[in-house]
Amino acid sequence: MNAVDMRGINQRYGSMTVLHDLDLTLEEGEVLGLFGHNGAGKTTSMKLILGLLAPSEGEVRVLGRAPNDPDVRRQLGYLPENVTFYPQLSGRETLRHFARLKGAPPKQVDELLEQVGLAHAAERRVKTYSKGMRQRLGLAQALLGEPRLLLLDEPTVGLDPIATGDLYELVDRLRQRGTSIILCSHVLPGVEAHINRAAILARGRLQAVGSLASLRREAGLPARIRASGVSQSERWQRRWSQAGHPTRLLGASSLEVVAVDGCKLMLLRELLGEGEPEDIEIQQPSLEDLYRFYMERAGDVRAEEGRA
Ligand SMILES: Nc1ncnc2c1ncn2[C@@H]1O[C@H](COP(=O)(O)OP(=O)(O)OP(=O)(O)O)[C@@H](O)[C@H]1O
Repeated sequence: MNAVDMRGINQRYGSMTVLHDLDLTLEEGEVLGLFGHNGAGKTTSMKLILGLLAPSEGEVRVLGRAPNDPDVRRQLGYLPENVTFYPQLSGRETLRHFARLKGAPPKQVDELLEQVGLAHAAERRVKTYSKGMRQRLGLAQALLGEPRLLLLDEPTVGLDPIATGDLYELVDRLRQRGTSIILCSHVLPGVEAHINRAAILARGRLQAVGSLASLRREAGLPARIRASGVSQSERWQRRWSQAGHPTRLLGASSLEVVAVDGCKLMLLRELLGEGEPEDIEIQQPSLEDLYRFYMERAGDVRAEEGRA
């Protein structure tokens, strides 16, 4: 059984269709990154999974049932994009309140405050929390009741680099425990090591879904070879540019060549054989490169935004 099954979803707000023929699955114990421009339909997809919206067309199953089934709701955790709390309550009081609503054991409150690094501020009123602290409290709230399925909408917003790293480590630990996770984010660098698959939405349509390796294959984006300490680097630059391999100098004896269409090994052999480089680095297309590729292929996403 999949944790989430969305089949043939068309979603309309009034006369505007914001999701078109969306098929998306999340396997149990999988972390899926859901990426897309502003207004692509990410939050709408999350709301469908949460049962906050009914699909205009198509079917959504969550943990094998309808999303609004009370049994399913108890097993869901959700960190919304804009997390808000009662400002007068302390962090601990806030979590106790949500624990009661969710039927989660009260002992989890202090455990989770510890886990998200807020134990020291448990007694302080939420109105005195920084943005990042409120975000971490939101995360603790989402983790109450040890959810089987966790939906995180922009979880790293407001988090400093260390807290962002901690969040990704937590995602890794939750996955190891078997939690299924959908993570929406505009912050691509750093996330790729923590997801099993990426789904890229543009203009309400799924442009691509798969592991990074399969998206790289599908997109056919080139790798880049960087070499330093190359003898006669200018000669190499001329030679490769003339042969159609985009090459640029990076300082006195370093260069970068774009290895299109499976030329990587040939370029490496040439360089190692004759160029005597001190060091070589191969950069595979990043999630950001892939995102850019699929967005460009989808056309003018801003035009779609303006259509509303
Ligand atoms: N309640 C609503 N009524 C009408 N239109 C809506 C409503 N909620 C969202 N939309 C529209 O649906 C489209 C998708 O919005 P959604 O919030 O799902 O996008 P998103 O990918 O989460 O964007 P962002 O990254 O900016 O949060 C947008 O065009 C948005 O204007």
